[in-house]
Parts: sequence; C-alpha cells; structure tokens
Amino acid sequence: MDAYQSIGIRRRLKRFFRRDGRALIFAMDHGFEHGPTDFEEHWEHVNPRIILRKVVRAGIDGVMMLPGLARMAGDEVKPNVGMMIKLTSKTNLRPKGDQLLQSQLGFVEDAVKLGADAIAATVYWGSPQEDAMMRQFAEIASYAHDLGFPVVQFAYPRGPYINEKYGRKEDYRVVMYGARAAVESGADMIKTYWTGSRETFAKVVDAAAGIPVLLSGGAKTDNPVDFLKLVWDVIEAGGAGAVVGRNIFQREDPEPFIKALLRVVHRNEDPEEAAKAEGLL
Ligand SMILES: O=C(COP(=O)(O)O)[C@@H](O)[C@H](O)[C@H](O)COP(=O)(O)O
Repeated sequence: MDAYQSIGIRRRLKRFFRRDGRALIFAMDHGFEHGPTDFEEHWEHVNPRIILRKVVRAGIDGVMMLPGLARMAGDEVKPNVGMMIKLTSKTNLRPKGDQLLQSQLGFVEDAVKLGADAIAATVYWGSPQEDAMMRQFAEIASYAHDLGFPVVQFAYPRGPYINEKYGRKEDYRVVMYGARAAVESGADMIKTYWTGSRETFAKVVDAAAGIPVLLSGGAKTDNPVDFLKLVWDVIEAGGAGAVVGRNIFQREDPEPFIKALLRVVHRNEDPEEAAKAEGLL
C-alpha cells in the first residue's frame, strides 16, 4: 500500500515540476479570498475560461483553483498542466477576529473527482486559531496521502504574537519557521512569502529540507521586470518556482509575461533578457 501511495505522490508531483525540479503555477482563488475587485484592472479575466485559456496557451506548468472554478472551467486545464485544488479558504467579508482562520470548503473526494493532481490547504502559523487549522490540514493531508495525492501547504505565518516577537511576518525567521512547520506537518510542496533577500530565502529553502518551496506571488508590480527579478532571486536562492496570480491576470496581455517568467524559471535567463525576448521591453 505504502509503495503505491508514494509512487502516486511522486508521479503527480511531476505534473507540476519539469525535469529541472521547478514550476510556474497560476493562482486563481482571488475572487473568493480577496474579492472580485482584484479583476477590475482587466475585467475580462474575471471569467475563468478566458484567463485559463491564455495561461495554458502560454505554457504554464500548473494552475491552482478552488473546487467551484475547477468544476466550471477545469476542462480548460489541458492534461499536460498540473491542477491543484485548494480545499480551504476565507472571504475578506468575515469579521476581523475570524480573518486568521481558513475554513474547509470542499473535500478530498471532490478534488479527486475534479481531476486534481495535488490538494492544497492553508495554515496560518501563529494564528489564535492555529490549532483548528493544524487539525484541518492533518485531516486533508492524511486522506490525500492515503489516496496517493501530494499535498501543498500555503504556509503563512500570521498572528499577533509574531508581530510582538519579530516585528513583521516577512522576517526570514518567521517565514523559515512556517516552512519548517509545513514540512513537519507533512507537506509535499510549500508556498510562502518572499523574505527580502536571496540569502535569507536560501535559509527558508534549507529549513524545508528538500521539500520544494515556491514563492507566493504578491501584488502586481508596475514594472514587469521587477517581478521577473524577484522570481530570479527565488530561483537563485534554491526556490522551486512561484505561484502567481495578480502579476498575471492583472496584466492586459499575460501571455508574453508568462513566457518571460518561464524563461527565468526554467532557463535561468537574466530577467531583462527574458523581458526583451518576449517584447516586454
Ligand atoms: O494565498 C493567497 C492569498 O494570500 P494573501 O492572504 O493575499 O497573502 C492566494 O489568494 C493567492 O493564491 C496567492 O496570494 C498568490 O496570488 P498572488 O499573490 O500572486 O496574486
């Protein structure tokens, strides 16, 4: 049984990672987690079919969605693109005191039926509701692993004590702690924050002890090259790639931008050269 499970996990991870061990994944849970206003800059991208068609055409390695969008538009995700379905979330509408908790909005069986290659869930390490999120992650991971599915943890340290102790959640010691907690709780892939420098991000990668660490994209940069440089730093630090939402769907023409990102992630191309090659400069 164990051998079957681990072969399943390894095979499915390969649907995201190329032979270089790196991946560029498109994130589209913002309509739920941030609200549809995130799409207002390029409103046509609120339609999952339109933006998914563009990212798949550009050569993205994987996509991440909540179950509802996968049900509606998952057939846009071609078989050579990994599909990650995230089973926890929260809206920005809930009261402030509950913002440090993600709730389960789908089940492992749903994700499997939708054709997922990996199952994702968030843990806000340091949250007053950390205990509930740990249990939720453990339940999801245990069942997904039983079925041979890899589990991705969005390891986001967030909580009042962090701010008191370290000042800011982006302090590398905090991000590194979250990544290590993700590993020790059974994650097969980790998505986390940038720490501000290659040297500190390399420590996060070390703490993950071989479990791939991907950058969580963040707000759109006005200059596309600035984001390419950030992803370049992640790769140089030993990161395994990036999970990117706004920097893709908030651009008018995401395709050349994705192609430039792929050059940086998979060909180690200099960000300016990659941008020039794709006509961004
Ligand atoms: O993790 C999320 C939210 O994080 P947040 O609470 O905004 O820090 C997701 O909604 C996104 O998938 C993730 O942030 C990646 O998308 P971008 O940050 O690149 O838009």
